[in-house]
Amino acid sequence: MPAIGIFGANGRMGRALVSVAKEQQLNLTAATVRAGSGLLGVDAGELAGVGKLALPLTATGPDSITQAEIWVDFTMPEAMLAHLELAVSANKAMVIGVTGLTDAQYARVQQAAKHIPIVWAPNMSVGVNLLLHLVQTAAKVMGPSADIEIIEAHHRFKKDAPSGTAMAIGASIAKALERDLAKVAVYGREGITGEREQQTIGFATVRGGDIIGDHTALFADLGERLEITHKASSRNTFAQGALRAALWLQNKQAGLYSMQQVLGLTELS
Ligand SMILES: NC(=O)C1=CN([C@@H]2O[C@H](COP(=O)(O)OP(=O)(O)OC[C@H]3O[C@@H](n4cnc5c(N)ncnc54)[C@H](OP(=O)(O)O)[C@@H]3O)[C@@H](O)[C@H]2O)C=CC1
Ligand SMILES: O=C(O)C1=N[C@H](C(=O)O)C[C@H](O)C1
Repeated sequence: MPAIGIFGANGRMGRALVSVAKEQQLNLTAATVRAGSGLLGVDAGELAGVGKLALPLTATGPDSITQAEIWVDFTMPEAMLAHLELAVSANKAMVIGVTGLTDAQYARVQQAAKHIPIVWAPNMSVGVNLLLHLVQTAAKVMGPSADIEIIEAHHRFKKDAPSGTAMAIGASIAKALERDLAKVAVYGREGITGEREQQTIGFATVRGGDIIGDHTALFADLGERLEITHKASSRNTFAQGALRAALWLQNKQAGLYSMQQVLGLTELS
């Protein structure tokens, strides 16, 4: 079983990853926090609320990177890019779930994937990855005349908007309809907006409380509407997907892989 490491083990997703890794009896050999953190030396299992794992949190850096073969990263864009540099220098594989990347930051992930195997996906759940296919069918059938809106809701702590998943849903729909998302996306509305332009794809963002992650693709026509919704009820769902990706990456060649590939869903469209 490959040795798995977790960057940002104190984050919401970091703790879910430790918890699921324990539940699945995976070979978790490293869990890191930023250098200088007050949590250094604390047991990763105790921090995650799943009991002692005899795995003290270490500082992210050139020493800790050697402690695992495949690293899972749900931190923030800048931190993730620093982790990526460490992984490339030490020739380690990475599973990346970080969202809110700029085009330039995503290009750096693509560049790193020339040297190491990487899975990057804005959503690691089975349901959302299936939804990315379902919306393409809906778009092909209803899209030419329906108005398309993507609505997402997340917890109050989320830092990026729209969610990475909402952007992926928009990209899937735009691809099915041969529209350029950069040209047709509308992010929120205010004031005298005028009537809706038919070709546009709208995005609406809700932030509140402890909502883990809800996404709806709405196809609204005159007389009927179709809504395709996914609701995550536990972060463990994302963690299970990420750890499945980590196991899948073992012995893979350098390259940028998707969750669709990990889940074997590429044949669906
Ligand atoms: N692909 C998917 O399926 C999913 C993706 N996500 C994405 O994962 C990311 C993390 O989400 P979440 O766990 O809720 O976030 P949290 O804020 O709970 O955790 C973020 C982690 O990143 C660390 N971090 C942040 N900035 C830095 C930095 N500059 N240097 C070092 N470490 C840093 C934090 O450490 P510290 O506490 O020390 O600041 C913390 O461990 C987001 O981009 C989110 O959208 C979330 C869920 C599912
Ligand atoms: O920040 C989160 O929490 C989540 N982020 C991801 C996103 O931006 O799509 C995935 C999930 O919905 C939870």
